[in-house]
Amino acid sequence: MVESVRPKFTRQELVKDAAYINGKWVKESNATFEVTDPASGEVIATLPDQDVSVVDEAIDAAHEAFGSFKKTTGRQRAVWLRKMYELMTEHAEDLGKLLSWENGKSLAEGVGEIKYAASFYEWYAEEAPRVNGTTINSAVPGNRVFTQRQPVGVCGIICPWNFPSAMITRKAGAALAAGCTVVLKPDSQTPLSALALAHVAEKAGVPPGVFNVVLSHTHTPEFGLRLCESPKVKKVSFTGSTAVGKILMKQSASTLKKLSFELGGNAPLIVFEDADLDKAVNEAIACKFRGLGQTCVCANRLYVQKSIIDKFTTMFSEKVNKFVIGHGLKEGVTHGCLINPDAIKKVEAHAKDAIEKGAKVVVKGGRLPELGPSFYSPTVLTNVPQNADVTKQETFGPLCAIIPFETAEEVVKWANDTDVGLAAYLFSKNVDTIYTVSEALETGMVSCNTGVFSECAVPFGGVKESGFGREGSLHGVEDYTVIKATVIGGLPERL
Ligand SMILES: NC(=O)c1ccc[n+]([C@@H]2O[C@H](COP(=O)([O-])OP(=O)(O)OC[C@H]3O[C@@H](n4cnc5c(N)ncnc54)[C@H](O)[C@@H]3O)[C@@H](O)[C@H]2O)c1
Ligand SMILES: O=CCCC(=O)O
Repeated sequence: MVESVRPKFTRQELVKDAAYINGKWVKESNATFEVTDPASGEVIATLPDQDVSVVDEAIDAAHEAFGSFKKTTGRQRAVWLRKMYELMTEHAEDLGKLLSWENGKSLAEGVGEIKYAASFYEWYAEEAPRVNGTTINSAVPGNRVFTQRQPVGVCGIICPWNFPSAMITRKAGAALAAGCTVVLKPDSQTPLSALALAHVAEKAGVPPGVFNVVLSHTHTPEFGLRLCESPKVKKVSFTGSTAVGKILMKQSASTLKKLSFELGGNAPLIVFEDADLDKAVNEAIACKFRGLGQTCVCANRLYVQKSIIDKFTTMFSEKVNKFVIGHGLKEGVTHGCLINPDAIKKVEAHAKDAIEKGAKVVVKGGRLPELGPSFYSPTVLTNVPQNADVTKQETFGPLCAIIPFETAEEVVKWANDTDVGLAAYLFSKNVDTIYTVSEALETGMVSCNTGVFSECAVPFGGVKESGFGREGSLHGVEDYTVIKATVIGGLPERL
């Protein structure tokens, strides 16, 4: 087994052991759950496994706080958001260690995620004073029309484990900028990063009841149901699997909740023969193995034009063979472990299916029991046929399937042959190819000649069963507002 690593924190107070409701740290609970280091299995923290009644308490607190928070100016909310950005930046190393410890990703990726997460607070500090309406020329003589963007109200936020910090700030930053209050339910595998963000909100002076974190391991579905059915909650924003998104959507019907869903992906990464090959290989590595393949926008299938597939595969595999896999907090480790041993099952199933259908193994990879049950060394397969399961379903792990293609028409057809449409990537030096292929791909985001496109300025979101709504960018804040149209009638003729 990998040696356990207990990180040393400069600010130990970032590591919390309680939920955060109405500005108070709540530890009392009838039950508890353990947060473990996925690499070593060591228990990191014991947290309250709260009863569903606390969701109502948190909703009530958020509802009460909304009454005054919605009246604050955008400029005031910008001050809180900027302060949170500054605190996160100041504590990036500590927050990154905590994140890597509970999630398993390497420290470099952990600190990178904290900077990415903080950038949403900075971005929304800049958006908050500019949540403006419009004036519209009325079609009726004597009428005037203007709109305001008003905060939607209390928002329920449900987040996954793969980005324990950034998925929260991308939602909460936009919500707070608009003047909404939030009740957040993090994944029980990675709640410490969420609690650290509550600490940051507290230190930044965010008023009690505006940012609440509830904790559950056992009652997660009931927590979700409560957030969806409560008439006091006006919006639910969820990042996670398409399957859970469908449950939440059904549950939200009774209150006709406003919803934003960031769901599963199955990203194609297409390399044309005229691409800069070195660049395409490097970017494909970064894209495929970000979070060891556990990112909703990771390339799930690499389509490489036939004339260059052998060269591409050799160059790609050489880089994979240089990965240093180990405890994410250990120096020199490039890639950590998966979130839990179950996550390996789909990787193995997709690899087996592709090999049975004729794929060739280039890098065997496989489980690393000598390190621990959550470790898996990447598998690279080439000549994967288009009828393999990996082309249709998200693997969400370190399996790289390289598929040959001949023409742009063929690859676009294959790329679109899936129920989901989050991100797609293409590599080419030809501007005609970049335009026509990116226009034809059925995804919410297309990344050309770069493998990591995510940043606060990009409207992040999908089409088809990858969900709806956009996060980040100027559009992110719009999703937390409703448009109020005011009409003034009976005015005299214009002077
Ligand atoms: N589109 C995006 O931006 C994005 C980002 C990250 C992850 N994802 C997707 O998320 C999936 C992986 O994450 P996951 O396995 O944690 O997904 P998941 O849907 O199982 O869990 C996501 C969150 O929902 C909670 N949850 C589970 N069942 C619930 C229920 N019935 N009611 C309320 N909450 C419930 C979980 O505790 C967790 O906090 C992948 O499909 C990935 O593509 C998408
Ligand atoms: O996993 C989903 C989020 C990834 C990102 O924001 O780039």
